[in-house]
Amino acid sequence: MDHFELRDGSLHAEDVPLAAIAAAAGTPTYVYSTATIERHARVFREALAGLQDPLIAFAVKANPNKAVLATLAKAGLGADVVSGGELARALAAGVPADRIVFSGVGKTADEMAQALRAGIFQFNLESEPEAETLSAVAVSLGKVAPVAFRVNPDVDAGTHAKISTGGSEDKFGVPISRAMHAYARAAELPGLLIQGVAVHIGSQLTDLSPSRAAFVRIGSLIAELRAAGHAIATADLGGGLGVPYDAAKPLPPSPAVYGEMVRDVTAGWEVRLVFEPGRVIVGNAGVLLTRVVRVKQGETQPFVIVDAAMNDLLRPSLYDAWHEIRAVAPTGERFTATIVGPICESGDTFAKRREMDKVEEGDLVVFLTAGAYGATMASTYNSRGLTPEVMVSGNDWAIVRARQTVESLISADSLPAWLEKEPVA
Ligand SMILES: Cc1ncc(COP(=O)(O)O)c(C=O)c1O
Ligand SMILES: N[C@@H](CCCC[NH3+])C(=O)O
Repeated sequence: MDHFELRDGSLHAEDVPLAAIAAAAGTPTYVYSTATIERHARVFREALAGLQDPLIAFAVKANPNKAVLATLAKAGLGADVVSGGELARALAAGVPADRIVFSGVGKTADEMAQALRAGIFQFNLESEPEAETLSAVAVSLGKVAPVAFRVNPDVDAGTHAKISTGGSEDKFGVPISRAMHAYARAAELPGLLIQGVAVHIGSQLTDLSPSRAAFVRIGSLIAELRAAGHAIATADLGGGLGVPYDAAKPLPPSPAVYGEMVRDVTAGWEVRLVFEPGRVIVGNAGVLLTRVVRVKQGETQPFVIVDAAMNDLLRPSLYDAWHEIRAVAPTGERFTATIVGPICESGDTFAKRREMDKVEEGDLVVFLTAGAYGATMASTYNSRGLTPEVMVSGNDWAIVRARQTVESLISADSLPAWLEKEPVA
């Protein structure tokens, strides 16, 4: 967390005190560091040195904020999108269409048309029926869709079950046993141009051996496909590289080690490689800044109640995920407490019996490593507004998404005519 550091006793984002951001933008709020995002993009690119013109397509789902995407577009990254909404965001942020790949099992005909009109680099098809639909849409628009099949290699990624994607019980991709059949069928479809293969086995990967095993299978498949007459020019190796959340756990492999493995496995493939990193680019580039509403003593432990909740940062309740918790102005005293939000669910718990900086009512606290799958997974549950997002660059900062207030949510509701007519007595 090099760009979120203690200076003169208080945590800063780059050169800006987090306390100043809280005072101006309120809490809870997400805070992103431009320098960290740029550094991660650079480190990932450097890790791939020696590969032939790799396309690094940032997984937009990890953080779709327009300012984040624009920062990455400036750094030369493309985008991996999984919906028409993400495609629109990537284009609006200045990502060139020819650096965009479109993944996802449920692309609709409308989304396909949107992507064909934009002229994206590649559709990663996840089934044969999807190939049929895309071909029909492309023909109706007088276009040819550049495609790869996302292949499900049936490997256990060794990560949390909810974010594993490459096993035969997962909904993703075409089973590798059916791949030759899918390609043969796609080659007959007039609206498709087969250009590659794709694979993505899961997220927060902390061991590279499942990825290596998957890539080895993809290498064999490429040879088989070429032998069957398919021109394979691209191989999309997906994303998934993990980041450190819990300092007590072993460090995940670095991008450099990942790059080394990729160079080794893909030697001789003669393809343009595509990568879809999300978390590793933005995870450590963001924090969730929140304020202690009160501390209450339970039967067995103190509860620290903060003004952020599971609707703002879902990862702990959904995946039992660990986020490091720090006081913005630590006193040096420590205590063990359970940190919770105000939502009426026991699952609204960020950490149980965590040893942490001692905090009191009114203190500011941050959840670290919240730049990926944080704001993007927020909801308005319990009629809480959507948390704003702030971006810092040096000593400058800006609100890059305004708080969505409860008033705006209420005004989006409307009463049906039968309720409008009869006022409540
Ligand atoms: C198709 C695809 N690509 C890329 C990613 C990005 O993953 P990560 O943020 O773990 O790098 C995901 C999420 O797991 C995904 O589903
Ligand atoms: N939302 C997940 C990652 C999902 C990856 C998407 N394929 C997380 O926070 O860890």
